[in-house]
Amino acid sequence: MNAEAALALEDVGLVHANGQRALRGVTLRVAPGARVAVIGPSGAGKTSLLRIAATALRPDEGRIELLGARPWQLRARALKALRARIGMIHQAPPIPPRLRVITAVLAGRLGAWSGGRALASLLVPADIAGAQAALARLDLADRLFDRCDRLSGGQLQRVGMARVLYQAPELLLADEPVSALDPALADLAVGELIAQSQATGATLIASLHAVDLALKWFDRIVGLRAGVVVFDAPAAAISRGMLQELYATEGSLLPTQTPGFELEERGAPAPTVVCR
Ligand SMILES: Nc1ncnc2c1ncn2[C@@H]1O[C@H](COP(=O)(O)OP(=O)(O)OP(=O)(O)O)[C@@H](O)[C@H]1O
Repeated sequence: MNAEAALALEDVGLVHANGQRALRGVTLRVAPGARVAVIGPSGAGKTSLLRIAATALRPDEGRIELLGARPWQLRARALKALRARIGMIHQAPPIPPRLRVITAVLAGRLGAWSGGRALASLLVPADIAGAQAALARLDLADRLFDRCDRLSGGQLQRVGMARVLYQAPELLLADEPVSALDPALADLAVGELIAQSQATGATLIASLHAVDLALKWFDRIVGLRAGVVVFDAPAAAISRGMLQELYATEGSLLPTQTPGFELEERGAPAPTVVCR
C-alpha cells in the first residue's frame, strides 16, 4: 500500500462477535484532503467501516493503513498518538449527560493536550472563545454553558460535531452526523464539515442517509450494500440506475431529505467509475 493515503483498506472483512458479517473484501483508498461520502441501505456496513477507520474495531481480514501507519502493529502509546489525529462524529455522541456544552467541546483537544492542561480545562474551561466559535458554526453559540442533558437530540448531535471541529483532526470521520437535524440545519452542518476539510486540509469520510446531501457536497461517493463496495465514483458520475440498484432492498426508494428529489438519468458512467 502507498504510504501517502489518509486511509487505505485492502480486502478488509469484518465479522461481529455474534457471527454477523458486516464487511467483505472492502478495498478503498482515500487520499489526504479528499472528501468521500459513504451511502447505502440500512445494515450495509457504513458504521462498521467508519469504526474500522477510527480504529474502534479491528478488521478480521485484510489490511488497514491510516495516516501513513498500520494501526494494529503499533504499540499502545503510538496508537494513542495516531488516534489523537483522528476525529469521529457519532450519530449519537457519547457525551456524559451532566457535562456542560463548553466542556464537551473542549474535550475535543484532550488527546492533544498534556495531562495537566487537560485536567485544568475540565475544572476551568481554557478556551471559551474557541469553543464558542466552533458552536457558532453550527448555530449553537448561545448554549455554551448549558448542561448537555438539557439539549435536544439535534442540539446534542451538533455539540458532538462542534467538538470534532474544535479538535481539528487530520482525518475527520462522521457516522450519519446529521440524522437528527432538519434539512436546513443538516445542509448547514454538512457544509461546515466540508469547509473544515477545505480550510485545514483534513480528509473527510462521512456516511450519510440522505443521498441528495451526499451528491450536493461530496466529490466522491462510495456505495455500500451488504458489506460490499458496489460502486466508488465521482459524484458527477452517479446515475439514477446506480442508486436504484444500491437501494433495491428498500424498494429502490432513494432516501433523501428533499421531498421529490429526482436525479436525472446521466447515461453511461464516466470511465473512472469502479463498479463491483
Ligand atoms: N455490535 C454489533 N454486533 C453484531 N452485529 C452488528 C453489530 N453492529 C452491526 N452489526 C451488523 O453488521 C451489519 C452492518 O451494520 P452497520 O451498523 O455497520 O450498518 P449501517 O450501514 O451503518 O446501518 P444503518 O444505516 O442502519 O446504521 C448489520 O448486519 C448489523 O446487523
